[in-house]
Amino acid sequence: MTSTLLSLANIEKRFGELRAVNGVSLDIRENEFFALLGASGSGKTTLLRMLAGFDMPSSGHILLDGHDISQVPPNHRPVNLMFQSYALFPHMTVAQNIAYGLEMEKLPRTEINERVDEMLSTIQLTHLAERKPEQLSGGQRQRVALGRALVKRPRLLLLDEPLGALDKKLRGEMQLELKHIQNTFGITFIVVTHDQEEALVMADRIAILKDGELLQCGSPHEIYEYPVNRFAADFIGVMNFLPARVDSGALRAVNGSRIAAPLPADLKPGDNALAAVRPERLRLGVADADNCLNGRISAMAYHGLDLHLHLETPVSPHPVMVRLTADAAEGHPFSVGEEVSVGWSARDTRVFTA
Ligand SMILES: Nc1ncnc2c1ncn2[C@@H]1O[C@H](COP(=O)(O)OP(=O)(O)OP(=O)(O)O)[C@@H](O)[C@H]1O
Repeated sequence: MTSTLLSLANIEKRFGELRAVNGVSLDIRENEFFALLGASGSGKTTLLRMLAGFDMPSSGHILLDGHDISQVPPNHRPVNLMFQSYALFPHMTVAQNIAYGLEMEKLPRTEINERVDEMLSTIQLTHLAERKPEQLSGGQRQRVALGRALVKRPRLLLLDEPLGALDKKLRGEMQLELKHIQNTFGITFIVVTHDQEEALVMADRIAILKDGELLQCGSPHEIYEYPVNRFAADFIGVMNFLPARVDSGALRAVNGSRIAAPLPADLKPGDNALAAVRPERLRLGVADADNCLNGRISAMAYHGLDLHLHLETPVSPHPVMVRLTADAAEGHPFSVGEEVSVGWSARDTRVFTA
């Protein structure tokens, strides 16, 4: 069991009337890759700035190894912040950029050289050590910024949208690389991102922020499989929502068909609800009476080998998304306009208040 490195206890940050961060409590573990995820304005950067020490909380406490660091200035925290813009020194080489922080600490030259060489090798830039930042690609610059932050061996590295400046393909590669580097160094990473896919790929745990409040915190699997409410379900991945009404022990869709699902205790017969099912949980041609819908294909597209179908159905005002693997779609020559039946299990159904 890994121990807690950082505890946020009821952190609040007010800017005048606005509560940019509102009563956030979180424990972040040693060696964890932690993502703060939320839409623009949800308070992610404000929270990160307080962890770095650039802003002080209006109330609440930040504990590192059990010691309150809420009022400790940035340069006295064992914490490093990597900005989205990287802010590399343009007149310095890659090696000089990486060495800079160690020189500020006035470490012996031999130790600086050793640590810089080791870092260049880890970030695979040894061959470009004498280049200037302007002679590097976006991905290489990003690695220099990471090397410069890691070479100081902080307990905690904070990264603000670290892959924000990269194109989609490079982002995908760098997500895995960042995770690999974090693993190699065993340093706790806290990454701010508004990209849910990125958070799901990289993080050990994710905290979803909404309007300054912590909505849910959990592993990517927990967050994807058991979203706490409709907002979280909609924010992460794609979710089909079917309007329904609570009947004794089950739900009825708007056309009267039965939806079997584990019901939250606070829903009573007669209440309006939403049944939610992920597109990859829908299966073709299930003729069970419960958890079944018929629809007309309004659009279809291949994503790699997966086939995505949009179905117009009587049970939802929005198209129902179905994601079929190549195996599941094999032998079905689908076409737009065709009628299909899909079903799903009660176990894969989440129910939220409407
Ligand atoms: N210095 C400030 N003064 C006043 N309001 C601020 C200040 N900094 C942030 N805010 C406000 O606090 C809220 C949260 O901002 P924050 O930058 O933390 O959001 P974010 O989730 O990081 O968004 P983004 O993804 O767009 O960077 C926003 O409404 C923002 O306008």
